[in-house]
Amino acid sequence: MSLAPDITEILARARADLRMGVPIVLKDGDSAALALAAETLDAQRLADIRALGNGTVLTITARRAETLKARAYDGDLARITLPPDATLAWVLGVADPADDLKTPMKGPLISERDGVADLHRIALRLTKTARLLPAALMVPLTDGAVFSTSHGLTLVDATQARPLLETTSPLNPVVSARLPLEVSEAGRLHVFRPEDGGEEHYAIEIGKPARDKPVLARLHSACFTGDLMGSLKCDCGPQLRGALTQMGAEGAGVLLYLNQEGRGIGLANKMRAYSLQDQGFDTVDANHRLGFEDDERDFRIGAHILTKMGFSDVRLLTNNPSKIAMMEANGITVTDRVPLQVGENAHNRAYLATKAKKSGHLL
Ligand SMILES: Nc1nc2c(ncn2[C@@H]2O[C@H](COP(=O)(O)OP(=O)(O)OP(=O)(O)O)[C@@H](O)[C@H]2O)c(=O)[nH]1
Ligand SMILES: [Zn+2]
Repeated sequence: MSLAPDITEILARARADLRMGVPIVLKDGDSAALALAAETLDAQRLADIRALGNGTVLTITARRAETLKARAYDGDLARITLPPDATLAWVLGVADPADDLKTPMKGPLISERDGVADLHRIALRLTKTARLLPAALMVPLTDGAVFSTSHGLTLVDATQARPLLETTSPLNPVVSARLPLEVSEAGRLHVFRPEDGGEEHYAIEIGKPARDKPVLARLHSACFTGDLMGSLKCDCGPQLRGALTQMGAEGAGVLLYLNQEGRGIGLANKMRAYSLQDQGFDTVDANHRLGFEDDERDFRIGAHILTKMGFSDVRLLTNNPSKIAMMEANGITVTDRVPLQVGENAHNRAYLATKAKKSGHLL
């Protein structure tokens, strides 16, 4: 019997450590590295890292590197040499685009060419899934296992971690209960919990939709600002209420409320993107400057929940063709696309136009 955490549990710990500013150790065979999230680094830990010796790099995504005019020799990421006099402000300035326009010259930034970036890739994946800025300070270690034990740090084995970081965590139903709604008294809320310790997702079932016929369905991604605060910067609130109203009128439907705030980058990063939008960048460029792809959501989650609930065919309320493609690729047949065009206003007109132009949204 072993009470030790398995790799899924170790990864959940590693994300929590990174969010708290605690270093983690990554190892792959004989190579190992200490990793810290740039966003949660403090001056003391930076000084401690310096004392460990040479070879420290700041790993950023190729998207962020492009903005900074740094070479991404590793394709999807760049390993930037930490200059000997680099301060905490320098690290944060490379990681966070907030002051890019005020201090455009951070360089010259020197990217590492030699060596492999496998551990760096895992570190970036962990910062992203911890909903932090995708940037990690990394120090090579000679013996990762010994170092992690002597400092009491979480040790992640890359070979075990990699397959988990590429797949969607299994989700399990936790509870469901009756929830009368304004749009229909026959509402029911189901809670699904992923096994990887990530955020829970919800399904609102309206009426008793037949499992052997296409169900009117919506995959709605969380938008705290639009869904709850009535933000005019997007169309999420009206889409959420419009979808529920349509399901209420038909007497049946299922709305998945997926906790993938900000197209999967988290609320803090979405607000960083909003600040960049106030500086003149559009929604896609803002994500790229932060180091993210346009859309970091995992729509496989939605397909898995529908399957768990017994649905295989949907009439999908969406304007986003990639949602349809992801459903089809994951075992859900989209028999119809039901357009959902509501809530355009003077503040979100440009945002909706960008989504149509750059992300292929249907008008
Ligand atoms: N990163 C980022 N996320 C945003 C921004 N504006 C809105 N969002 C998020 O975008 C998501 C919108 O979700 P959805 O409405 O489900 O998706 P969609 O891709 O627009 O597709 P449909 O609405 O189905 O047509 C939510 O998670 C919002 O929080 C933004 O400017 N930047
Ligand atoms: Zn929104």
